[in-house]
Amino acid sequence: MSTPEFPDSLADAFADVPDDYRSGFACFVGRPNAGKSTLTNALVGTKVAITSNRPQTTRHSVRGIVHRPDAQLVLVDTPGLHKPRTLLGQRLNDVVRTTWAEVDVIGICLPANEKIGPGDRFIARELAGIHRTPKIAVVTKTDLVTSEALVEQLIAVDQLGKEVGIEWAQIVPVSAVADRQVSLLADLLVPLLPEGPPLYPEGDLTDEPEQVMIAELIREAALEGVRDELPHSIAVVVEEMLPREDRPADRPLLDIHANLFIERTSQKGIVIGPKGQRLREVGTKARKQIEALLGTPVFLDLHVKVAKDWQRDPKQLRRLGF
Ligand SMILES: Nc1nc2c(ncn2[C@@H]2O[C@H](COP(=O)(O)OP(=O)(O)OP(=O)(O)O)[C@@H](O)[C@H]2O)c(=O)[nH]1
Repeated sequence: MSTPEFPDSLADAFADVPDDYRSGFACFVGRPNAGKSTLTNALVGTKVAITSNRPQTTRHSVRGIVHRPDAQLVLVDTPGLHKPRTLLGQRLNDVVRTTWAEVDVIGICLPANEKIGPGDRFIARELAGIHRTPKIAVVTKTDLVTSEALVEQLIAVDQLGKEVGIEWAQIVPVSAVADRQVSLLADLLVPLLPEGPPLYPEGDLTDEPEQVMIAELIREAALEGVRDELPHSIAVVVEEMLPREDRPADRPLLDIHANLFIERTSQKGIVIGPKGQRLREVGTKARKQIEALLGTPVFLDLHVKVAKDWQRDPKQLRRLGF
């Protein structure tokens, strides 16, 4: 019988940890499109959260893990908090609040290129109610504004804190896209974490189950083709992942069967495209990303199904993993 490997490798991984090592959880909040996912990716250095220029594309609490010699920072990427109009909207908001109560530090993302608005105030007020957790204001997308405009925004952020009763632990301007001050942000987050050993083995970038990440990659690719027609009507479920039988050991192939759900039959044509061309492109794009994620060749079998009005139906939501 073989002994389990996990405890050994874990002990190895933790052997060199200094006494003042810190570890803990941080999450970024902010209105849809504020740049939370992009920032998470930039900090972790690998694509784990899903970004798109449509609001509300982050459904799952994807964690990215930043490994440093002095600390381990686990990032929880939450969906945007917004006015719930559907059952899905309500569940998303619940996920956000639960996350806030559990983390060691919260970063509120405020885009440099947009005036602070009612959406930001709403989130800041909600945040002010979470007393014990330190809060950092992150001014995102600084590459899009002049330095004068940035200074004005920093002042506005300071005032926002005073207005809602939050004392910002820091106000940090960053650009995830231009890689400006991203590592400084990590440097400022780390001292706010409690002292303690690493929470995850070195090398782990996320503990999100593979199937969920794969489903998100497919959904992202699918959204890209049909951005304006179907912003929020797509859900993806990976039904099965199996290594193809009868393959030589040096040429493995992983079969992935996934269903792409839409809300109405009329949306089918949009997703599939003329002669199935769009769906093929979605499949190719998603397959490449999945192969990069898993490091193995993949055969992606993608089917489009109608789950009528899934956003409003509790049973369907459960089936689709919400
Ligand atoms: N120029 C520039 N664009 C950025 C930056 N960060 C994010 N963006 C863009 O802003 C858009 C939204 O970014 P996301 O990271 O998906 O935003 P989010 O806050 O996670 O959005 P939701 O998932 O909707 O809550 C995308 O088109 C990004 O490419 C940045 O530093 N500079």
